[in-house]
Amino acid sequence: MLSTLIAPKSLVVSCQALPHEPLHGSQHMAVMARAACEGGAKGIRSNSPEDIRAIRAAVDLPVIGLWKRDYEGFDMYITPTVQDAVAVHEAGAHIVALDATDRPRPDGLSLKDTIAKLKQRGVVIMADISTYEEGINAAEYGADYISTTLAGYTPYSEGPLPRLELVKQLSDKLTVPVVAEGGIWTPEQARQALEHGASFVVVGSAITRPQLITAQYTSAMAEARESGK
Ligand SMILES: CC(=O)N[C@H](C=O)[C@@H](O)[C@H](O)[C@H](O)COP(=O)(O)O
Repeated sequence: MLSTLIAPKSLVVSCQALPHEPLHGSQHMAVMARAACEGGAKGIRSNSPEDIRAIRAAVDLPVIGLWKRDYEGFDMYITPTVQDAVAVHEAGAHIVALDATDRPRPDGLSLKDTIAKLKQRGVVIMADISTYEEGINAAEYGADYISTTLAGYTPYSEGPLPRLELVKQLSDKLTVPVVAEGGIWTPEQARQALEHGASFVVVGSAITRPQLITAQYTSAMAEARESGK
């Protein structure tokens, strides 16, 4: 039977491709999810109701769903409104990930009210945060998971990834599970994330964005060519 919870200390693979990316399309994402499952992933992170439905049909793994949407005049793009979160939930996501920064939300609700409204509907929430304070606040408002997804992606949190120290600070302080996500590129970093207290680890680009994986090789080789070796 499918457990809708993510196994402790496991790997979740994020299978996402936006319209401008070569692998865009639910069929491709469903195949990626099957490959991740074969490799031992214990959950999938997926963008958009359409991809979530395709992935639910393809694999028997818990799905963390989100919906990247641009609202004019607003910076946040990960499941910005309550309505977006409900659509993700109704598409079959077991956990709904949303922007849990303090920035203005397009539906005018506070983060606290957003979480409260979704909890009333029985939605399990992953709070995507960029700083320690945001993690503490989201946990206080009732988020079920705190993920470092947005660290490095807000103007006030810029810096190198992955943010394993942030994982450690939050997991030392909170009882709610803390998830290491964002910029994890090697198995060694994923292992270190667990040592820093991560409840589980989400890896995306390093597994499912071949154009970025290819670029890591081509840029390393260009460096060698330029240094003449
Ligand atoms: C910042 C943002 O929009 N992150 C998105 C969140 O869903 C995805 O594009 C990332 O792939 C995901 O967080 C996993 O991270 P990484 O691909 O670095 O392993």
